[in-house]
Amino acid sequence: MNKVITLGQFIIEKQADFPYAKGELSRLLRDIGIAAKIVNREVNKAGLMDILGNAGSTNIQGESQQKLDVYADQQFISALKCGGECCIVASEENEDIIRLDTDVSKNAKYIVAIDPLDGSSNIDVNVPVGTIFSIYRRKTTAGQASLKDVMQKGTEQVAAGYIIYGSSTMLVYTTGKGVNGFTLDPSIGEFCLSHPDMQIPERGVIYSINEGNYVHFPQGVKDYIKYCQVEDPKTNRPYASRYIGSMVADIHRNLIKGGIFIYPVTSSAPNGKLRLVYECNPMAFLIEQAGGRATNGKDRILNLTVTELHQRSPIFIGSKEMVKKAESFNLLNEILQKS
Ligand SMILES: O=P(O)(O)OC[C@H]1O[C@](O)(COP(=O)(O)O)[C@@H](O)[C@@H]1O
Ligand SMILES: [Mg+2]
Ligand SMILES: [Mg+2]
Repeated sequence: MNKVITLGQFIIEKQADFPYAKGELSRLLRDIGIAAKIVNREVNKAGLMDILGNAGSTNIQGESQQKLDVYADQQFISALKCGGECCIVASEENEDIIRLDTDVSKNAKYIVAIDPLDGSSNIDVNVPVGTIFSIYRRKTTAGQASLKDVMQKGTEQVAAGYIIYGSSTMLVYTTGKGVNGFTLDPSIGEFCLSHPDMQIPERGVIYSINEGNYVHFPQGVKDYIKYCQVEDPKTNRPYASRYIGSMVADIHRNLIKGGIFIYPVTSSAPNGKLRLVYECNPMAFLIEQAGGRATNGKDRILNLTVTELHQRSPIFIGSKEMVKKAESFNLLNEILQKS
């Protein structure tokens, strides 16, 4: 029988990689794992409960919130609050940061940025959805932590990952020493190591982009899409176009099979659509740790300066050689240059 390594055991074993650490980060990751199981339970039976559909509210980005967006947001915040290792949560679903500086966590060192439910417009049709998280160490040492602690560059992340609620539920994360994936075994209720040391293939044959927006793309992105579609057996083209519409699911597939995921600037979204702090940065950290690459078309995602909590960024992320090839096109051109 194969030895089963649970997420909890793995985190404890990996604690040795950080001799200076006192176990807070491990506990924080454990808290995220607990909330993920609770959210997974609801996502799984969503069709049976009155939990599908619109919550009747909108978030700060003006997007309508699904009931499960609200539910997942509450679950992660409450797990982080109870755990006591996190002083601030920044969530897609909340305009401002949420302070958890209660008695129990007043010395908490960590900041969590989170997209509690990614791809939520897909919930009602049983398409995989996810959670994306990013963890930073707080910078301010005196007084309460503040927004400044959240607005750190992606290079400052100490851990990041995602949960995919799909045909199976997986938690995939990095602490800057490679990427490991854990599959939830429902019979024991534990995430178990199933994908150790994940590496994204250097090249793949998948490109993922919402081509419905084609006419609004910069010319360089249109040219790159044409490149993907041209017949060339030497480079395995034409590539296959695969787009789920849940960033987590699209990136998870490309991580395993190789590929490039793109959300560019468009004429209607001149800064792109995806959010830097809790979508692009955590995914960029994780994909780089798996040997891939992530750029906004000009600069490395992880080097971008964060000026706003809900700031958006274009993104080109995935297999290293595919992203490098895409960068040889003028991916931002006239749209960003005008803005
Ligand atoms: O429908 P579009 O414009 O292709 O956008 C899809 C993208 O938007 C997102 O759904 C945004 O995530 P949220 O559901 O967290 O708002 C990504 O997961 C996905 O990649
Ligand atoms: Mg999202
Ligand atoms: Mg979301």
